[in-house]
Amino acid sequence: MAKTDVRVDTWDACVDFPIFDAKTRSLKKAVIGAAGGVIGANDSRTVVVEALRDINLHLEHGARVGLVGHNGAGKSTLLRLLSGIYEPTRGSCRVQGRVAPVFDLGVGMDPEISGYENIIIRGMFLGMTRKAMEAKTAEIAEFSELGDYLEMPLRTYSTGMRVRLALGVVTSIDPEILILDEGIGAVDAEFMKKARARLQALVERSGILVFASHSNEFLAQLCDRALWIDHGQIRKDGGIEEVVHAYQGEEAAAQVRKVLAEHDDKRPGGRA
Ligand SMILES: Nc1ncnc2c1ncn2[C@@H]1O[C@H](COP(=O)(O)OP(=O)(O)OP(=O)(O)O)[C@@H](O)[C@H]1O
Repeated sequence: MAKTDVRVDTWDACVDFPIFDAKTRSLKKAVIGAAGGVIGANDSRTVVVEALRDINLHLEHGARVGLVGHNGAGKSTLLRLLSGIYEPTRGSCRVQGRVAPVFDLGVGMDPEISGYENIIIRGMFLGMTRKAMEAKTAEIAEFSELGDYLEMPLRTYSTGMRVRLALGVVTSIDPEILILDEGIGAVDAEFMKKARARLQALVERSGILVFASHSNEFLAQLCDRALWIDHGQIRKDGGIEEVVHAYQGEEAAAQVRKVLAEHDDKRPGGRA
């Protein structure tokens, strides 16, 4: 697909979750808590969680968008909507381009087959062809430093070894639209240092990135724009520093500025 054709659009998109085993009688009308989406009831008196409400989002090739917001704000639901896992209950959502959803590093891995075979399968799960993955196998093997273990079934790996393999695969793909949930940040620090450079390169060759995280440092490294999601709605859309400032205040914004400045220094033509 041509770069200009890769895009994501939503028009007044809403996602409701009906909860059939909850009682409406004990609910106050449209409850808003500190965490979670708005809880209400629909016309047939079924309890519904309004996870997303009236989302209007228009992203083009080159967009690097971070999602911030409280627990249960709707960030993961938005990522799932953009990945085609959820349909909007009302409104619409159109995604043009090959989507690579990375919610859980381990998803799509089979414990009974070897590391090598898992590289191919997981890559195909993320939209790559078998041939493209075969061409990347040697490089992924080198990055993961798993040596002969790659011939062994995945069930013989420790958790950290699985993460190495999964990160190797995820960072080797060429997605048009990359949807990242924050789980990816939770790996051992030493290995993550090495993985971050690959993650940054992955983001740079992706057409569009949407990344949900509670780590401002990580967000500032990968994104230049942010959306503050609050009880299912977009409360603010703007530069990452501006949005983090509105959401968490000056101290958090200062941390973002610091990361952005360090990042600038490392770019070709940067100050360092
Ligand atoms: N499968 C589901 N069934 C019912 N309610 C759901 C489901 N998934 C999410 N929700 C509700 O939708 C709302 C948004 O949840 P979501 O997981 O999108 O939040 P989040 O911003 O990703 O939160 P966190 O930062 O805690 O991961 C919450 O109120 C949650 O309870």
